Amino acid sequence: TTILFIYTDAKGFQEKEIREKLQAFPGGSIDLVKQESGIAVLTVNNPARMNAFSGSMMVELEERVSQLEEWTEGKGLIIQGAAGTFCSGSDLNAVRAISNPQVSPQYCQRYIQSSGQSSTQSEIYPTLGSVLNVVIDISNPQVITLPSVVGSSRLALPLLSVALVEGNALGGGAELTTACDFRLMAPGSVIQFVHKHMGLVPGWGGAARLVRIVGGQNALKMLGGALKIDPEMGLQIGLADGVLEGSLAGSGANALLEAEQWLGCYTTGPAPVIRAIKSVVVSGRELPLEVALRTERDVFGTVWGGPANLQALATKAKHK
Ligand SMILES: CC[C@@H](C(=O)O)C(=O)SCCNC(=O)CCNC(=O)[C@H](O)C(C)(C)COP(=O)(O)OP(=O)(O)OC[C@H]1O[C@@H](n2cnc3c(N)ncnc32)[C@H](O)[C@@H]1OP(=O)(O)O
Repeated sequence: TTILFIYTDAKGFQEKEIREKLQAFPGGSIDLVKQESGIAVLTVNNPARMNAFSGSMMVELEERVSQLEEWTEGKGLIIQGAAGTFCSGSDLNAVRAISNPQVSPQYCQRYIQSSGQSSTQSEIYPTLGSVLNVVIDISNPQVITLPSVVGSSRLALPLLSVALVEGNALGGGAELTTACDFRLMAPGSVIQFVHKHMGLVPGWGGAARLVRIVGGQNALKMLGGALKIDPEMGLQIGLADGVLEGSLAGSGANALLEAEQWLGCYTTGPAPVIRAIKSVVVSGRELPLEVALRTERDVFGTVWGGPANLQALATKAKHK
């Protein structure tokens, strides 16, 4: 299965073992609603902790992404946080527990054994980071399965994805926003890579993706200054793709409606075509040119002569 592939592929970790370790830190949920419109909504739901990621939520995230991979009618994905705020990163209670072997000796001991790390506390924290990295990076909401004609390499979900940022996106939450194609910010919202204040750097792939989104100079400033990026600054540096209208924002339902309308501009049309668009853009961005060109030709072959193509030819369309 996909899950098995993910966990066994990553540093030899076994699925069951990793799941057990993460499940030792429960709380919250990751909720998925697939809609008839072809747009799914994924909600990071742990409001008592400002939607921080517990261990069990990591496991659920992977499961939801697998469900999205199998959703062939899907075109778009909105990732939001519950109760008007996005995500405050890792659950600090779990991080503290793992950073202190006295609190959770059994967990740490088993973890250290399986990861081959030594047992000093300073090595345990980054080791946790690498477990989270395995889950987030490989389950990242951009994970796509290219059409089988191209092979089975997984790059990103074949959905156009948006992070709907209300309230705060901090630490790992800021990293999560970079795993989406687009970011929409509500008035008053903040994206902040607080890693420096935690004595850290991003470890979930957030730095590498941030550089691609805003460029090296801006990424250095954001990480070096742990800058609070508001919607205006977000637009200026290209981190935000849009700012929600003040009149609609503030109520979760309205913000979501607005995000759906925004995303609908790009997902209107037949699913195979929208998914092909995502595939050619991601392969162009992520793969070496020669491979990307081959991929594009193959993806083209999946829509050429397809229903949407034939219908367009039959209607003698004018594009003005
Ligand atoms: C950077 C590394 C990265 C990783 O890779 O691991 C991480 O993500 S580490 C986590 C980084 N995030 C933080 O440090 C967030 C710290 N929290 C805050 O700054 C504030 O709580 C807030 C998010 C700005 C909200 O402030 P406010 O509106 O004033 O609410 P409260 O502070 O009262 O929070 C309510 C409640 O939520 C708990 N909370 C918030 N964030 C977390 C978290 N990341 N993990 C666990 N719990 C969290 C907070 O402690 C409050 O709980 P109670 O005190 O029990 O009410």
